[in-house]
Amino acid sequence: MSAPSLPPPSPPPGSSAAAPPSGPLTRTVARWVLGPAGKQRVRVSQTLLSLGVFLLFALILQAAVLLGLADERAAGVLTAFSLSTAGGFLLLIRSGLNEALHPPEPSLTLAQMVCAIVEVCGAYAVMGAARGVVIVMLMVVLTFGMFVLRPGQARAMALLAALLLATVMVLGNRLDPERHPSEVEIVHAAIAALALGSVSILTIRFGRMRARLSGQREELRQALARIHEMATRDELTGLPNRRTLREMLERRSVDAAPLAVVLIDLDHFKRINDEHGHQIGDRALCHFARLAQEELRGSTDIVGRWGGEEFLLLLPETASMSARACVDRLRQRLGRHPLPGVAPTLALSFSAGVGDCRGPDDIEAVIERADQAMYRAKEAGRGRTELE
Ligand SMILES: Nc1nc2c(ncn2[C@@H]2O[C@H](COP(=O)(O)OP(=O)(O)OP(=O)(O)O)[C@@H](O)[C@H]2O)c(=O)[nH]1
Repeated sequence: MSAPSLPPPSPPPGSSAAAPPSGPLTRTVARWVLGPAGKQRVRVSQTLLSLGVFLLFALILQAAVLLGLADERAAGVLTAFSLSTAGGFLLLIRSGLNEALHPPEPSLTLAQMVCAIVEVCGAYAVMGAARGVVIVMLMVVLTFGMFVLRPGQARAMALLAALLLATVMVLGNRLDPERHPSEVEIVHAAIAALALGSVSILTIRFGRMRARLSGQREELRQALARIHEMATRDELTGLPNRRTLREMLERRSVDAAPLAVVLIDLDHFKRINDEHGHQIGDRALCHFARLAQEELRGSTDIVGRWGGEEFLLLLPETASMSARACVDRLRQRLGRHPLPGVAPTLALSFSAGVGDCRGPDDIEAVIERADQAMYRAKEAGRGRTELE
């Protein structure tokens, strides 16, 4: 039998991916629009936000057309590309295809940013005299990456934006120098370099901070798991400790009737310690713990260390007589497997008392009855099992 699994520690505070929205109606709407709570919901809401931004950007582009600043056809093509890519990403993520296709980055942030950078640089080409303000949009796009990108990826996105914008500026200047005079492009390039540089430095710093925080969260998770292990298991044998056994007994006493509670005490253990030393005594305890785990039914039965050289067995749906048969099988197994590596061979034996738990109100009493039965087994010569 393997050691029973203990309840896992709760996650550290603030580790949930997204806080649930308050109010039943808000929760229903959020579930319908954003999907079930978790990482995927955060991705959907981010993509929805970016769709909203590009929808407004499309409106501004159309306003520029109406004001005679932008070419109608080019602005139309750009708007169609911008909204179809943003909508496409939203569909991909909301439908869960982003996870089903197992891409290296399920939030698809890099892909979304590349599309957005292409769109914004395209807008710079078509926005005529108002194109300078488009540089602000590039900063918005890079800001989206703050929450997800690693420093190297943030650097790459800033570089891509700078190169693409520079290409559009040079091409505009070469192909249409009247609308794209060199002086204006140089000023725009300087402002773009300043803006993109500052945002990318902030994004990189933010990325490092996120990496540090996630490292600390992992350390905290591991520390909590260690604390949980120390609080619930016996350090020497790895079995559930007395506190955990009591909790398990309380839980199982509700619906596992008949529930047998067996108290086991290794015989003459002081003599083992005195004759062979404490180290061998410790090994004997671990040896017994392993044999007991192997003997019992893995899915339901529980063995734990009650303290010192005492062990407690919880045998759900087991009447006293069957419990005695189970304990006798364990005794035979112990007889067949003396503690190895000790000369002369060290044979272990134990005395056991079986109690029959009659429900949640009987917990203290059944332990007491099993204890008394175990003492009767000691008095009757040890190496035997007594029923309550
Ligand atoms: N090595 C080791 N010894 C332990 C541990 N816990 C308790 N003991 C020893 O177990 C011995 C129990 O001795 P007693 O209570 O006198 O009982 P006993 O010698 O087993 O005799 P009976 O129970 O009457 O058969 C003591 O010497 C304890 O020091 C432990 O974790 N490791």
